[in-house]
Amino acid sequence: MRKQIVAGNWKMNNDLSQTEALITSLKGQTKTSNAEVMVAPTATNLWQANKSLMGTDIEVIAQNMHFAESGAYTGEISASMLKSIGINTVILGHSERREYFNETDELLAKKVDAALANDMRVIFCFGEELADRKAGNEETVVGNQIKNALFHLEAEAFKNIVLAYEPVWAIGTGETASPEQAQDMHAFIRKTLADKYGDAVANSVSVLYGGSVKPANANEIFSKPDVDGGLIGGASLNAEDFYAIVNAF
Ligand SMILES: O=C(CO)COP(=O)(O)O
Repeated sequence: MRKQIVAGNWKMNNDLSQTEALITSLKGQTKTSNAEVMVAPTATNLWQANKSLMGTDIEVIAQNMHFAESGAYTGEISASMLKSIGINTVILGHSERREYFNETDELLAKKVDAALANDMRVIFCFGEELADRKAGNEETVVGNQIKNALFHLEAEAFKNIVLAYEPVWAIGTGETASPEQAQDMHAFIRKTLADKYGDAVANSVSVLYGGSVKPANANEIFSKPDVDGGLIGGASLNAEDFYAIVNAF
């Protein structure tokens, strides 16, 4: 049975007091599904958020990290630094990192290696742009993003990998992939994994969908057989909306 996961990516939103206010609202929510719940505050608030959510079933995760252990990388944060404050999961490869910070598949492969070497779990994001889909190239693009960043790994490593398909054209746009489009791509992702690592690995990896998931559409998307949860942006900034999505399984 694959894990169902709903993770809130708060992106560059919420200062410390806003983060604390959102956490207080989250603690007032009730979970009625079996989904694992995670939230990813901005780096400056990870330590406090982790303390504030200690003893709850909400895991605090990071939005990004550097591949090096330490050194002359001004402004960056390493896996061991995250681990040292109790952060055990990191989002890597988000399309905003790829677009605005020029993160390539090659760089992301190094980040994935560093996270896994530090016993961290990775939520690895990828997805096609609108032009790719219009040209009918979405599977090629997604297949290559997965292969280039992950296919050097041993099968064993996939115990600590969660995949997140986020079509770029659906992020923050209000436009969602239809449940059928999401299912088709998730099935393709699982086949891509199966071709390389076999069915057991392919069937054990959780594949999340991200891109304008809201309370109104979450249930239909999550009901698809190959969709194991969601990576939620905008709607995760409101505790009621986020838990309506968490409980949409
Ligand atoms: O990028 C996302 C999550 O990582 C999705 O963002 P939205 O839910 O705001 O479209």
